[in-house]
Amino acid sequence: MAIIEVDDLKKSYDGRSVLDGVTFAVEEGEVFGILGPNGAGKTTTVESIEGLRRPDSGRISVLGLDPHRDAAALRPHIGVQLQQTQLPDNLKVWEALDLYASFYPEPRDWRSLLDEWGLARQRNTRFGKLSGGQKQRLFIALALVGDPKVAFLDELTTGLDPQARRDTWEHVKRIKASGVTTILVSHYMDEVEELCDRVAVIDRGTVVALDTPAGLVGSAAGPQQLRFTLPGGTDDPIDLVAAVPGVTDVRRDGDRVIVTGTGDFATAVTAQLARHHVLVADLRIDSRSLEDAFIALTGRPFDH
Ligand SMILES: Nc1ncnc2c1ncn2[C@@H]1O[C@H](COP(=O)(O)OP(=O)(O)OP(=O)(O)O)[C@@H](O)[C@H]1O
Repeated sequence: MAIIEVDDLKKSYDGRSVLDGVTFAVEEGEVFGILGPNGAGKTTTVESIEGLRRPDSGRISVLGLDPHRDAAALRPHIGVQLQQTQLPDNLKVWEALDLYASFYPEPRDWRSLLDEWGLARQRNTRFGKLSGGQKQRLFIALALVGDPKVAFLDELTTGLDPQARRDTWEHVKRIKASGVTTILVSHYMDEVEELCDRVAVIDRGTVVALDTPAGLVGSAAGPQQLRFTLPGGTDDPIDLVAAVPGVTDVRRDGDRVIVTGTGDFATAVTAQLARHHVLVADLRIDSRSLEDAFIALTGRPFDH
């Protein structure tokens, strides 16, 4: 069931169009990614859904409510991740959670959120003394303290080191497990690939693709190659491999075999070889990424 419906949003600033007919629907319980380069219109889109900006035209429904007309009715059901500058440095972690809990009619017990988000030991630490990763986890905990049905996370891991990013991702997976529908705005391909069920790719104010991360990569990235080495004495597997669905070409170059195909052919090829007890070595798959998909969709690199 769609919990958010966005239909034909348009918005211009000073006569310059930044949203030009954005349309998508978010299903209950999914982590829905909004991916796009800087300035693509991501924040304008989500802040319109949150009721913070008013589009020039188009229709938005969140839990069956209009974010502007029904703002008061909607507010208890949505949680929005704050931006870095929005908490005073001297506020303690527990005070921030207690304060935000007081804004909601039926908040969660913030003490359990401290444990869940790995902040129990920072309970009495002032905001200004937290590490980047701890601040980010606090922002997410604050977005969840009202026990929302929908959470909005915007540029979740900007500025974090690789380990803190991975830690934050692991925590975000728990939000999904708890059933909260999550909108995740990002310009990091790896982040949406790791966390999102589906992704809307926004470029220059329009949705240029909407699919699962694997679907986006598979449909836009073209054929892939699988390569392996045949140990001496192995029977020639070319006919065996060529018969696998999705395989479009098999070439042999000495003891190297190069298989080209589309869709999930690589898994099927390895299964076929295993079934026929053909042992291969040095198996490699050219990995395509969302980055390749973006180039295929728009004709230009992601950060331009
Ligand atoms: N209040 C505003 N007044 C004028 N122009 C704006 C305003 N807000 C956004 N813009 C412009 O609209 C375009 C889209 O901005 P938006 O913040 O929605 O993009 P974004 O995809 O979230 O980008 P980023 O990843 O850089 O935050 C940008 O060119 C931006 O400069």
